[in-house]
Parts: sequence; structure tokens; C-alpha cells
Amino acid sequence: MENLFRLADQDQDFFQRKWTLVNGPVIVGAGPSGLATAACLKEQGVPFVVLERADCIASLWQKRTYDRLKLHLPKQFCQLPKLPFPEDFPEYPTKRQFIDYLESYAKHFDINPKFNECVQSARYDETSGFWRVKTIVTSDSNKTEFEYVCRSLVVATGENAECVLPDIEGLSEFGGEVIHACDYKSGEKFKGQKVLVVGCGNSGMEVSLDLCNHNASPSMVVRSSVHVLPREIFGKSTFELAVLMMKWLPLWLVDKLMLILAWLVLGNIEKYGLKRPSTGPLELKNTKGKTPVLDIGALEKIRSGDINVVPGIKRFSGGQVELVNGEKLDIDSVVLATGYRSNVPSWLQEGEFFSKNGYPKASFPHGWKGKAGLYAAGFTRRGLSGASSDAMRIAQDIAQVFKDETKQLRMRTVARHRRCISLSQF
Ligand SMILES: Cc1cc2nc3c(=O)[nH]c(=O)nc-3n(C[C@H](O)[C@H](O)[C@H](O)COP(=O)(O)OP(=O)(O)OC[C@H]3O[C@@H](n4cnc5c(N)ncnc54)[C@H](O)[C@@H]3O)c2cc1C
Ligand SMILES: NC(=O)C1=CN([C@@H]2O[C@H](COP(=O)(O)OP(=O)(O)OC[C@H]3O[C@@H](n4cnc5c(N)ncnc54)[C@H](OP(=O)(O)O)[C@@H]3O)[C@@H](O)[C@H]2O)C=CC1
Ligand SMILES: O=C(O)C(=O)Cc1c[nH]c2ccccc12
Repeated sequence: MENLFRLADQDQDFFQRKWTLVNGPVIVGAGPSGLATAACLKEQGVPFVVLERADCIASLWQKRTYDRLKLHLPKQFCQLPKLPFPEDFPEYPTKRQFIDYLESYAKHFDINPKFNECVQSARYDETSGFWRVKTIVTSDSNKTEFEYVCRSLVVATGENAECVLPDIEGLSEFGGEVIHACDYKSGEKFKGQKVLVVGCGNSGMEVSLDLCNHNASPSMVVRSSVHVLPREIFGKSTFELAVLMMKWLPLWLVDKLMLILAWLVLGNIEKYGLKRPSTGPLELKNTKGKTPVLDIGALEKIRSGDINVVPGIKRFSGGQVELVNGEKLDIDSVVLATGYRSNVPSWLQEGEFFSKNGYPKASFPHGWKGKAGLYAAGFTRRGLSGASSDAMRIAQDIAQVFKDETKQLRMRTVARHRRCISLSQF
């Protein structure tokens, strides 16, 4: 073991080796969850390696979100452990402020991820008791394969790792521009266009609102149902109210109260084609991961008719979409606000802790720790506050194991040293 560590510390180029033994965990993903875990490990004095497929930290926020995005939960629910947001941050920080905070967070804790390094596979080797993590490193001119060997593995690739692209008849031959919401930056280039926005989650609603603000005409597809809640109720954050109520009341009752309050503030929204699901908003978030829409202005545009709510899609055909009610609309472009999925099943060779949908089988607060040094950060369906809580638990646990192992190693080394000294006396 000591020899292996000594080997791993030697100069890579000298040995032309394609693998590294990592002292401490490998963290996959340098988003908020990976960074928070790394920061908590730093505080505990545990070394680690962070692998990130993109060329920057928080790539979801830097590369796959639109310009006018703001956090939609109040700031106290979105800051990461050990370093609060700057005091002058507004209640709902902008995307730029959040990215700046994450950059300074990484700098503060001296977290230096290995960028452009995409994890292709990870498996636990029972015989050696090590995880083997294979990556492909992409540089300007070539691709190189690497392998990391480690005792523990933190999966922090996120709930939004890949875009969901629906397979709808005729879409590939539609003719106009078709993008996923993750590539939508601003409504600027859609000015004057008729745009079909597929999906009515927070992305669909906010893209539709942004399109209106840029003088485009969005039609938003609502194929099933959606919970729309006001972002604030009588000046107080709806999310904060729900969290407060959850301290005293059961979930079902909080859900009922939220719906009564939403009705008082928003009125009946079903008449605009926004049917509510039969399950309450918090229960739906917990069980299915479906986030309620926190309205920041789209509803007003729906009421005024600037956003046209339409039912599900039957098929696309040259410049047109046919809806399930038989109606046909002329459209210029399509924005697929159809959501995201985890990519864990595509690279983690393990079937006990993670389920086929790429989330841990155990639900919050039990889904952070698997067997044989496997951990998951950021799969709680509780946004950034869930990520923070995972990170703290994981770092605590890894630090405990790491310190015990290091102590044993030190004791063995001292014992060996003593044996050498006593032998040398003969
Ligand atoms: C538009 C949008 C707005 C949101 N707003 C909020 C909000 O206001 N409040 C809130 O609490 N939550 C919000 N969320 C939820 C969001 O999940 C969290 O904000 C947060 O980004 C989760 O962090 P994460 O690190 O778990 O995942 P991510 O931020 O997705 O980071 C995961 C990282 O892993 C990397 N990665 C993935 N696969 C691999 C691989 N195979 N190898 C190497 N690296 C890999 C990715 O490139 C990425 O950088 C929002 C989500 C979206 C999409
Ligand atoms: N300001 C903020 O903080 C923002 C936060 N977010 C967060 O990002 C995460 C992802 O949100 P979002 O991108 O909206 O994804 P969601 O998964 O929340 O919503 C996807 C939407 O697409 C619909 N859909 C999927 N496939 C089809 C199809 N074939 N035809 C018609 N409709 C379809 C779904 O309908 P159905 O329900 O019927 O399946 C649903 O309405 C959420 O957690 C959200 O809160 C997003 C934007 C802004
Ligand atoms: O914005 C998101 O994607 C989140 O996951 C934040 C969030 C966590 N729990 C919620 C409950 C209601 C609304 C938003 C969230």
C-alpha cells in the first residue's frame, strides 16, 4: 500500500503512465454538489481529485442556462456550506452572481478540478477493494484515456446531466430552428417569430416569458398538468413558508395549505389550460422530482393572451404543428423545454445503490451513502440545499474512514520502522 502511494506521487511524464492512485476520494462533477463536497473535505484535511467533463466549474450554470436566469429560491436556501453569499447579494441572486460566488468558492477552498475529463466508466474491484474510474481527456488535438484508482467515489454529476429530447413525429423534418432550453440564451434572435415552447415546467414558463419580453409570440405546450405557485405569498417567499410549515405540519396538510394560498393569490388557473396534478406540489416534488413552477411573471402573460397555452402535440409537418385537439399552428421555431435526466447509468457499473433512472434508490435523507465507499451528492430532488446537506454528510463520513485508515497506516509504518531498528542492532 505505501509503495503504491509512493509510486503515485512520482512524476507522471517520467513513467508515461495512464493511471493514478488517488489518496482520498474521486469526485465526479464540478457543479455545486461536487464543489461543496470538495470544500467540506478540504476542511477535514482529506485530499481528493475532482473530475469535470466541461472546461469550467458549474457548467450547467455557465453554459446551459439562459441569460436572464435568477435563482428562484431565496438566497439562504442556495448558498453552499462553509462560505455564505456576500451580504450585498439580493434575495434572488442572478445567474452571474451565483457563478461568481461559485468561482470564489472554488478559489477560497483551493479546489482545482481536472477539466475536460469525462468519466466513461467506474466499477468497484472486489479483489483489491478499489474503485477504478476510467476517463477520456479531451484536448485541442487529441483524446487520451486515463484511469483513477481510489478507495471512495463521490457521484456529483447532477439531476440535470443530459437534456431530454422527445421523439415526436415529424420533428426532425420540421424545417425551422429546434433547440433544447439548455441552448436558449435570450429571446433576442426570435424577435417577431412564432415559437412553440414544448413543456411547462420552470424552463418552459420562463422561456415563454422571455420570448414575450423580446416581442416574439410563444405558444406553450401543456400536455398534462402543472402546479403553479406564486414565488411570494403576501410578501413572503412561498418556499420559505412551506419550509416553516413543514416543521410543524405533515406534508399533505402543507400541500393543502399551499394550494389554498395559491388559489387566493392566483385565482383559478385551470381556465387558462393549466390543470393542476391530483398530487400536491411538495409531494409531487418528493416522489416524482417534478418541481412546481414558481411564477415570476409568465402567468400574467398567459392571462393577457401573450403566451398561448396549447394542449399536447400530435405531429410536426413543414412549418406547422398539429395538436392533439386537431388544431394546426404555423410556427417558425421550437424550444424543447422538456427537462433533464441523470447520466449515472451510462457510466457507473453498479446496480445496488443507484436505480435505473440514475437516482439513488433510497430517498432523502438516506440516498447519500452506498456500499464500498460509494457516495451520491445532489440527487435529493431538493435543489441546492439538498446538495449542501449531502456534501456535509459525505465529507464527515469519508473523513472518519480516511483518518482511521491513515492512523492504522502510520501505526504499521512505525512498527515496521521499530522492527528495522531492532534488527539492525544484531
Ligand atoms: C435552469 C435551472 C435553474 C435551477 N435553479 C435552481 C435554483 O434556483 N435553486 C436550486 O436550489 N436549484 C436550482 N436548480 C437545480 C440544479 O440542479 C442545482 O442548482 C445545481 O446545479 C445542482 O448541482 P449539481 O452539482 O448536483 O449538478 P450540476 O450543476 O449539473 O453539476 C454536475 C457537473 O457534473 C459534470 N458531469 C456530468 N457528467 C459527467 C461525467 N461523466 N464526467 C465528468 N463530469 C460530469 C457536469 O458537466 C456538471 O458540471 C436549477 C436547475 C436548472 C436546470
Ligand atoms: N429560475 C429557476 O431557478 C429555474 C429552475 N429550473 C429548474 O430546472 C429543473 C428542470 O426544469 P425544466 O427544464 O422545466 O424541466 P421539468 O422536468 O420540470 O419540465 C419538463 C416539462 O416538459 C414536458 N414534456 C416532456 N416531454 C414532453 C413532450 N413530449 N411533449 C410535451 N411536453 C413534454 C413535461 O410535461 P409532463 O409533466 O407532462 O411530463 C414538463 O412540463 C427543475 O428543477 C426546475 O425547477 C428551471 C428553470 C428556471
Ligand atoms: O429549482 C429547482 O430545481 C429546485 O429543485 C429547487 C427546489 C427544491 N425544492 C423545491 C420545491 C419547490 C420549488 C422548488 C424547489
